[in-house]
Amino acid sequence: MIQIKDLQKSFGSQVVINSISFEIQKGEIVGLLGPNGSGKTTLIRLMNGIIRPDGGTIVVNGLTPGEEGDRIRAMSGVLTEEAGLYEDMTGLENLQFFSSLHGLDPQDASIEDLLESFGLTPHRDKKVRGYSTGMKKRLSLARALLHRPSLLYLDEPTNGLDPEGIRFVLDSIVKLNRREGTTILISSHILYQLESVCDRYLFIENGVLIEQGRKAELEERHLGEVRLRVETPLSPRESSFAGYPFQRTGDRELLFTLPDKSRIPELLKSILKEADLYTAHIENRNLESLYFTIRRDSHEGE
Ligand SMILES: Nc1ncnc2c1ncn2[C@@H]1O[C@H](COP(=O)(O)OP(=O)(O)OP(=O)(O)O)[C@@H](O)[C@H]1O
Repeated sequence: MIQIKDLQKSFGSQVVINSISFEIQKGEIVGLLGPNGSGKTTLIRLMNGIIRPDGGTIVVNGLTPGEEGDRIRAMSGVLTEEAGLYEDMTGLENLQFFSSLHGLDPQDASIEDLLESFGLTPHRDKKVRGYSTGMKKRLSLARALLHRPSLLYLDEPTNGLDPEGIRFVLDSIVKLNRREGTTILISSHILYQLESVCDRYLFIENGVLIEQGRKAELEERHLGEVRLRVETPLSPRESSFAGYPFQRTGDRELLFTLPDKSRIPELLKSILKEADLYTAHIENRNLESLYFTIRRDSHEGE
């Protein structure tokens, strides 16, 4: 769906995208991760043909954004951090207006369906000015989907939402992907949220793609040591048990450090021989730990 090769973009003397190459397959949900100012928004703007690259190639569904930006934007939806809605119009009027900008019939029943699926039917005739952050975000998402895009760019889609709103937006994203096969690129700082949604991740820093892959592949490459938190009344006298060092982190809680995951069964069996065992949880195998490890690894040798 997307092929990017040796992409280059500078603003003045500042190199913002530095020789980036990657591909995204049709129907994938990909997380774009990187600190503030790393170039995520610029990358999305390049892919959507809003700005032109200085070098390299971008092909989106067989089209070149620099030359065929209109055709690319006709098949892609964008949710930016700024809601991009008209505050003095109602929710319904906003969707009707943007629908006509896409050359669609503003009276089409699909607008009512979108309002319904984003829980906005009861608010359709209220001015957007009076909407909560969550309602605005849902309306923006509905707006991005008006023309049934096959490619969706979501910039911080859950920013400012409460837990219920976050769940709703993430569920809607996954449902859309399953139902329509929409290819989705999500940039976010809230890493644990992406974990339940994305198939694959791109890590970008200072305009450089420092790593990419599925979570299991990234774990394989970057997470050696495993920290295992175990809930057990076991109370070893030494500072290690079964040959593995641990710290006591609570009344019935030990935090073991193991060289890799393959040692877990052996450790748990040893614990069970001497005491009960209620829970065992790997601490550092989440996206956030991976993110920091990958960034640290990329700085090594600099
Ligand atoms: N139109 C522009 N003119 C000049 N500099 C720009 C322009 N757009 C972006 N930049 C600069 O390029 C760098 C990357 O910005 P970009 O918005 O792509 O980062 P980002 O990863 O999306 O950041 P954030 O997570 O804060 O949204 C920043 O230093 C920014 O100041």
